[in-house]
Amino acid sequence: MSVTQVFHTVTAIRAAVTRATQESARRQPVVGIVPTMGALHSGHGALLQAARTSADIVIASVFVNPLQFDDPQDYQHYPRQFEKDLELLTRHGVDFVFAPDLEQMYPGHPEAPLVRVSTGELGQRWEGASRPGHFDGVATVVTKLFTILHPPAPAVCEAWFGQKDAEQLAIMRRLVTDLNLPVRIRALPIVRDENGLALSSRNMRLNDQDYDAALSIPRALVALVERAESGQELDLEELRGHLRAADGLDLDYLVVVDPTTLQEIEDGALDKPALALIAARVGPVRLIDTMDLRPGLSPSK
Ligand SMILES: Nc1ncnc2c1ncn2[C@@H]1O[C@H](COP(=O)(O)OP(=O)(O)OP(=O)(O)O)[C@@H](O)[C@H]1O
Ligand SMILES: CC(C)(CO)[C@@H](O)C(=O)[O-]
Ligand code: BAL
Repeated sequence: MSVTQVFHTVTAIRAAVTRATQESARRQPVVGIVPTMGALHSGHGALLQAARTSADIVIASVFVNPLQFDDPQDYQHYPRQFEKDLELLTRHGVDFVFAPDLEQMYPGHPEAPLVRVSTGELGQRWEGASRPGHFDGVATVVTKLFTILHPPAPAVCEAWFGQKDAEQLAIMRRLVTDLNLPVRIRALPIVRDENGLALSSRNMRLNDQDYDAALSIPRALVALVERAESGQELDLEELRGHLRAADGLDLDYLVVVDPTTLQEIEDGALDKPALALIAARVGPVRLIDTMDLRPGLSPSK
């Protein structure tokens, strides 16, 4: 397939996926799904490229999901640039783009669908504590996307997520396990800019001053990685103090957690998988980032 086709309705994308898998020359075609909220950058590009290499049919979704925003301002100002996104999706050889409106995703109840997926205590840690309902909103929309985009057997389905959203990734793994969703979760490392800042759609809302302040985020994580590598004390409290004193940055959390349970790991207990997670408000946006402190021990990609 070579032309990128765009679908706005559930009926049309389902028909296209069914047709494409039935017409595939492969006995068991692989369908690769890349869920996004649009405003695409090279981080999304890496996911699309990996999906293109691995799958026979690649589907990207573009949908800014109101259910995962606890802050109406954040939802309202979330960058939206569908025409530009379509250029990147086409360049990456995506077969189908699913870009539903609110009524397609949440028919009859666009603001508040009654039945949702609960992510329990896993969804209430760190990002989940600061953005109440966020991970239930993510799990609900992703479950719906998997249901809508899943190909008929014998085709198989995999979905690609970035490690930048480390808690989201852990929750996606639990989601498919706990609900027996027939989707393989695949993950890719964070794509960063030349100064180390993790690419994020919200970065386009940073001015020059905000951008400089935001660089303290990856720098703090690099300091932790260096301390972990050299066997030093992590001394998170010292780093937190440094970040709290930094101009233009409002630290929410800096913690070291188990990548599967997201439970905090005691300072210095680095004999098992360990991820540093950080979130901070910079200018008009909230940014998150993460680095692996025990790369050899982390869950498989
Ligand atoms: N820098 C990055 N490197 C790798 N994957 C990324 C990166 N940024 C986002 N992703 C992944 O892309 C997918 C879609 O994310 P999303 O559309 O929310 O973009 P985003 O840049 O994370 O935006 P924001 O954080 O501002 O919401 C997610 O799986 C996310 O983890
Ligand atoms: C997975 C996702 C597309 C669900 O809206 C979103 O949380 C994101 O972009 O990471
Ligand atoms: N990638 C995370 C989506 C969000 O911040 O809502």
